[in-house]
Amino acid sequence: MSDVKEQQEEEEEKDLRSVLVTSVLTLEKIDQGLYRGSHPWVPRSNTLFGGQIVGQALVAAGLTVGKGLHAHSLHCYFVRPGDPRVPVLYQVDLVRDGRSFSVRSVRAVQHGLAIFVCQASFQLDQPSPMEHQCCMPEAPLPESLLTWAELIDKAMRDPLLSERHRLGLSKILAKDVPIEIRPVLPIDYVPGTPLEPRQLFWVRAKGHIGEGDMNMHRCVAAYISDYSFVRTAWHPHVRMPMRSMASLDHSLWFHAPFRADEWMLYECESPWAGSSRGLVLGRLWRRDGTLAVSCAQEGVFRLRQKTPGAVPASKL
Ligand SMILES: CCC(=O)SCCNC(=O)CCNC(=O)[C@H](O)C(C)(C)COP(=O)(O)OP(=O)(O)OC[C@H]1O[C@@H](n2cnc3c(N)ncnc32)[C@H](O)[C@@H]1OP(=O)(O)O
Repeated sequence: MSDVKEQQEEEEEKDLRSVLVTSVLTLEKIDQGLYRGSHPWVPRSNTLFGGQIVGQALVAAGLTVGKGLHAHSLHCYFVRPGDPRVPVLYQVDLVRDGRSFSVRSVRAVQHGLAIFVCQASFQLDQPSPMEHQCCMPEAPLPESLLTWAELIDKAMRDPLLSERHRLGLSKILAKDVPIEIRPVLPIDYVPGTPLEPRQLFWVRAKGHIGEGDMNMHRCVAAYISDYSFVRTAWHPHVRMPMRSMASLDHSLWFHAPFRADEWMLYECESPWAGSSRGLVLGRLWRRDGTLAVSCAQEGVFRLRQKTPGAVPASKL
């Protein structure tokens, strides 16, 4: 094969590779247990996306464990908003290496201050006949559903949509998020329409990740799992004037191998909100019905002004 053709093929392959792997979750090694991460995509809030910090922290922790160990859980706190103008440093503390488990503590730092702390645990593969799992909810196949972008495009063609909402939707469409979403339940594309505190959507990384490293699929899932997750708790309360919402913590448990570049069903439910906080629980399902990841997150929701007591979701 000619050099030009080989180079062309390499370039095409690079284009098809998920940007999550080629840039977002590629860290620069500064020193032993010290890594630097950059941010190719920044949300409209102009603070760093929580999922990116979780994913990068898990990459950093994973770079310090032995071969054959896979992340099985992590527990994180977001303690300061991330600054998109400077990179994030990840300092990994090798807490313990046992025969089966290795535990790491990661501190993400900007301007000399912690913006995020996390504990992650890794385990050697240890199959066991003690197995059970709950059932995947029924959902139409992703191929039969419209993408988030197509749904928004359809909503924008509604002549009754106000200009303000149309502008909001065009901003959502312009976001170049490195993940693909196909909602199963109705989405809140008309702002101000209260919904059940539930979301169900198919999700996968844009581009190819490949068989390769199982830990990388987990880091990508960590990134994906924070996308739109905390909003689930806000769904019934969208008529309240919100000043800010941010995720406070994030926990993940990895149960079974999966590919984050293949469709997974994300089931999100908020069982509770109160005291300016909302709890969201989630499950990422492989399309064959295997429970791949369990997720939990609490967010802080600050209202613009004092409002009468929250309306229970059941009354909306
Ligand atoms: C899609 C979801 C995501 O990915 S969100 C991204 C990931 N999460 C984050 O970036 C959150 C990072 N963490 C934080 O910012 C802090 O820990 C938060 C959650 C804000 C809690 O901080 P807190 O202890 O209140 O800190 P602080 O005193 O510095 O205040 C921060 C801003 O909140 C305000 N605040 C504080 N208390 C109240 C209150 N009782 N009522 C109303 N507002 C309050 C402060 O005034 C301050 O506001 P401002 O930033 O100055 O505008």
